[in-house]
Amino acid sequence: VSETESLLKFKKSLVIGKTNGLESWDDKKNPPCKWIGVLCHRASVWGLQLENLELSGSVDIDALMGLKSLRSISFMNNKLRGPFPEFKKLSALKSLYLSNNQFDVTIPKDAFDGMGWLKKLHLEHNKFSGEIPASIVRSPKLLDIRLDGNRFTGHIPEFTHKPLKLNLSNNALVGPIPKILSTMDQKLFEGNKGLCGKPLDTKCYSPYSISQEPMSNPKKKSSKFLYILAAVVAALAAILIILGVIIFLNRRRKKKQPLLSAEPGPTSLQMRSGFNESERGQGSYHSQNRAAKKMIHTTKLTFLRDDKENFELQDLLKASAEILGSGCFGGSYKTLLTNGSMMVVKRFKHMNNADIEEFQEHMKRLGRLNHENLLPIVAYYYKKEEKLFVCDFIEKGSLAAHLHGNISLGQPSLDWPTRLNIVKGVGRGLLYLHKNLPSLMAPHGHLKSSNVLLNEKFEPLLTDYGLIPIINEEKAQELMVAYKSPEYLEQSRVTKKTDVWGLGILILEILTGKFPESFPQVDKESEEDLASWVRSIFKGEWTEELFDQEMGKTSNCEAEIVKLLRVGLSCCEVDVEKRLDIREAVEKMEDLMKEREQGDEDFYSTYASEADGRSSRGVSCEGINLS
Ligand SMILES: Nc1ncnc2c1ncn2[C@@H]1O[C@H](COP(=O)(O)OP(=O)(O)OP(=O)(O)O)[C@@H](O)[C@H]1O
Repeated sequence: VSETESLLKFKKSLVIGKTNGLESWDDKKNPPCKWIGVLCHRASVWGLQLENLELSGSVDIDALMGLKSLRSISFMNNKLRGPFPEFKKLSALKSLYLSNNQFDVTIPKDAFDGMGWLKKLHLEHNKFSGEIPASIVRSPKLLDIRLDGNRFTGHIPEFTHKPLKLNLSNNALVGPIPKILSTMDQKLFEGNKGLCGKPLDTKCYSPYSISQEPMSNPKKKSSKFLYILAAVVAALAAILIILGVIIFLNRRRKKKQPLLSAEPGPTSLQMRSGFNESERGQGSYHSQNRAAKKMIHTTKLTFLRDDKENFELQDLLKASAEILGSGCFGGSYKTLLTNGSMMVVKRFKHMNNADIEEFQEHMKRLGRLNHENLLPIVAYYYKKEEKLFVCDFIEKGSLAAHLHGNISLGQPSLDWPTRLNIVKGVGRGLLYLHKNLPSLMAPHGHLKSSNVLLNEKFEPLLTDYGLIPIINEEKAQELMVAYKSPEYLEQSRVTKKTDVWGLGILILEILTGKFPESFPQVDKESEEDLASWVRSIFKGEWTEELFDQEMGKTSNCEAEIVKLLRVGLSCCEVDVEKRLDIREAVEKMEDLMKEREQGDEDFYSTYASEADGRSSRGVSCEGINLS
């Protein structure tokens, strides 16, 4: 179906109040890029700006799905009503403006699920009712949300990230304002009688909302008080009874079970990993139990951070677990603790290069590191044959999964600005490691895309850093990334710049979408690595075949992408003397980032709704970078 056909089908579903409002939408007179309200870039429709046309009828989303480059929709100031259109089918949409219409429905909870690129959502001045859909707070990139002047009820959902712009004023919301929003302007919450807590001056008196009606009748007041008191006493009694039953059952069960066995649940970490903190292979049940009792005093988790709630090794072993993957040194498991925290436990075999004191000293050093691009180690457990590292579970998983895994799942891949931001963050994390672990030859030593995790804002977090001194030398040389560098392969040496080479390979991976470990390619005879493959194709200018198609449309960004590719290649210089050092590499990426940001401001200020939107003036490559 051509874009013209899709647009005409879409037009059919609309009732156009303003006479001749869409008269120009006629395929015989003009190509669609000349039609009113149709915004094109390179002859593809990327925006629809149909405002003030007295539109009613329905919005045919299926027809709009034929517009593959569509990123922005504005139907502001019309008369649209009826069920909320299934905009989530347009999963690449970046901005949606429905302000000043007549929608008077409840928006389904999952209305925005899967809209991973949505940045702006303006629904103000309609009559939307019901709760704010939870999928709004789940949208990772949504930074500009206007819901004011509607009839939304219930609590404000817990935002996973703080939006840059938010307006919830003049609705019927109740309850405390989530902490993450407490520093925003009061005005954005005004006109909701039931809201309380900062930034409003109304204090929250109960976990829910403050009383909305003043209680003038003292009799009514005291009976209400008695009622609450009775409810509290009844609740306390029920809790005590339940606790009693739990303690009783626990005691009975403990009598039947050896002290350190895990919960019988088939998915506990202990069952899944086969990990056992006491040596219980031999001996009678009683001697095992004695040994176990003794171990419980000595086998504690060592916590490296004060900001985390402590828990016991037992809690970890008993928690239900799911394997995340098996790396070079052992598996990593995701576990859910009873306090609700989702943790990752990574097993390390081959970690006996240091004796226990040196090991503990090194762990303390790693525990003192604190940077926004490093995933902190929360705790560790020391046992001669293997160690456990515990850290937070990072929801979005690894960069490797996003680059090489999401395509098969049909999920949108990372776009160019996100990729640039990730490599910049990785560089910053590395620079910090180099400053704070100056005695290590390769302060990271194991940089690869599965060791870069992405938080909810797609900011990178480095893991598995600073391990070389404690990994058995032979295994380190066999398995760790630093030992795959040209200087190690050719001269058996690792230097500070070895991490820069790792960064370079990561940059090339993120730009080409090629997995470094699939080099040298089996079907080719050459011994080339990813860097030499890129060099063999790159002729100093934009070369389509070199770059990851999953990055989506990159029009207008070619120059930036080529610049980053050059930085990547300079980091991969085989001659260590000519290779950039980490500071230079980070500076070059920061410069690139600054150039982008300057270009980006225009996009926001000249976007469809504010400008005529007909030209691509001010449209940074970020605005049109998806396919
Ligand atoms: N804290 C975490 N949160 C979410 N995913 C994680 C976390 N730690 C590790 N992973 C993911 O679990 C998988 C297994 O990780 P693991 O570190 O065991 O192996 P690896 O990174 O593939 O190899 P290596 O052992 O060489 O580091 C990887 O995909 C990794 O990205």
